[in-house]
Amino acid sequence: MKEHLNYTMLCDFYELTMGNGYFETGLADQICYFDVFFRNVPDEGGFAIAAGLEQVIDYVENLAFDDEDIQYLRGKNCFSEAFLTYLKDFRFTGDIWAVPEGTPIFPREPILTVRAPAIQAQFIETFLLLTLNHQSLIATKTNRIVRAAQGRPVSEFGSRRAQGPDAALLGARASYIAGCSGTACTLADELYGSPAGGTMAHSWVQMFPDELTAFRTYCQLYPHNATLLVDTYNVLGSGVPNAIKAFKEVLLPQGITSCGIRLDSGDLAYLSRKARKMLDDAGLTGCRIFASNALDEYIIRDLFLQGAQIDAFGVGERLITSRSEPVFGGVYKLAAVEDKDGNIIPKIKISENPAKITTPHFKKVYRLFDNEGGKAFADLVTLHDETVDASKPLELFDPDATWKRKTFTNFTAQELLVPIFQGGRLVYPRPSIQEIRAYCARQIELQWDEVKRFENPHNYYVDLSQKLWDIKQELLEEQG
Ligand SMILES: Nc1ncnc2c1ncn2[C@@H]1O[C@H](COP(=O)(O)OP(=O)(O)OP(=O)(O)O)[C@@H](O)[C@H]1O
Ligand SMILES: O=P(O)(O)OC[C@H]1O[C@H](OP(=O)(O)OP(=O)(O)O)[C@H](O)[C@@H]1O
Ligand SMILES: O=C(O)c1cccnc1
Repeated sequence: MKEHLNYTMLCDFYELTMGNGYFETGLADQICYFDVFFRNVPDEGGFAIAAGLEQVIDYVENLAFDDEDIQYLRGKNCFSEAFLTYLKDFRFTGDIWAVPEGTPIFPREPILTVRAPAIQAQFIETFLLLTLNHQSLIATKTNRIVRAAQGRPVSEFGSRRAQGPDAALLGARASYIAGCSGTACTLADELYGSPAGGTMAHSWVQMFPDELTAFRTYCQLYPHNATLLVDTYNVLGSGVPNAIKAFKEVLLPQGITSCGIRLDSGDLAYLSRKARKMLDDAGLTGCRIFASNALDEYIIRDLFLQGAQIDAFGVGERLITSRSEPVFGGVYKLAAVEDKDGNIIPKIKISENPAKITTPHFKKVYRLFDNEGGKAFADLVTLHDETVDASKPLELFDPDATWKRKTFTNFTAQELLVPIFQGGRLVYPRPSIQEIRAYCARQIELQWDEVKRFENPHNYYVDLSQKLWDIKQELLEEQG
């Protein structure tokens, strides 16, 4: 494995000052429950996609301070020697539950829960959030682009515009989970198995005395994988005619009919229609047309409305940076602590802004599917020891407008949070990236089209059980 896996020191400094404080005040071993959740779907979409758990697992498994780290921390002159000694043997010994990667997720429901001694549970905040936030952001954006492409392959082309190596590599990983067919990023394939591939740059065409020689040479070298970039000089005047010549001269005599051209500038709808006609007239019906150039879900959707004849897309900067909304606002909030006898004491965070009030306690999340048609219709957040009995009618209510109630029958309830670590031990059989990708596609199929539309999507219900709602109200009244 080439990756650098020990990110222990990639924490906000306050995790350490709080840790030292808990250590010095006897709170170190108090068991805490923290939830990761988010408040708004990027781009005002109907759902997000969870990604990044694999890197959370690697992080937790590799948590350890080395001598240099301890030496550095000593130099800050704010940590006790006893705490620094404690850090030498620091390991994660707690429990983690999380939704599997690729799961559609909704605001205000836990997507990961940590139960661990206070110092540990607090310490892992920064890395968990940065990882889940980044990959969920890119997965969510990618899936919009992939849906706009209506089944045509979308390749991730963004490494060169990514905000650093991790953004390129893990962005490529997240984009593959969310439906990209592959990536231009070679290391993302080597590390994570997102298939790498690509076409050619304008420089290849410029390097040769003329365009036809450049195309011919490429076809001779890669007869089974020749996608020629046709916009270096003049798409319809020279690019497409020269591509046709090269295909006919080099590929057809070998019986190869599958090939491609890439359009990377100009009016992609117009050019693709014209190019399609020229290719078909030349008998090259198996030649696919790729398009790239600052694409996103809106341009792709628009291209089809204009009758574009495009078979595949390369999408870079707007995907890898999630340009339209570059922040995924996942947060990490204390939901409960345990007393000496193991009783769970729920904790709430109050805010003037109702959206920022947390849901207390150790919780579970159930996704409810309609048995007729199989689509998901709501998520129900319950206390950790509640079970949803799908054989009985279930009354759901809007937690913000409790008079809005509806009773459901003939449904299936699926628990979303699955055990990842128990007592510090990994208990989750890590799925392969192909399994995660296939799971993601299946789960998105189970969402209603109304939740998936780009503009004004249906507001999917994330409800609280009556018991959980009551506890939240009690705490609100106590603290308010
Ligand atoms: N038919 C179309 N409808 C809507 N948007 C389009 C269409 N064709 C291309 N676009 C988009 O319009 C933008 C064009 O940008 P820009 O003007 O920089 O490109 P260009 O004209 O191809 O020039 P360059 O050669 O500098 O790339 C891109 O985002 C591209 O994806
Ligand atoms: O536009 P994106 O969605 O990021 O797709 C990737 C872009 O990267 C390459 O451009 P290059 O770096 O050669 O620069 P260019 O903008 O001049 O084409 C390629 O030709 C695409 O245009
Ligand atoms: O393979 C390609 O065509 C490619 C790769 C990265 C960026 N732009 C294009």
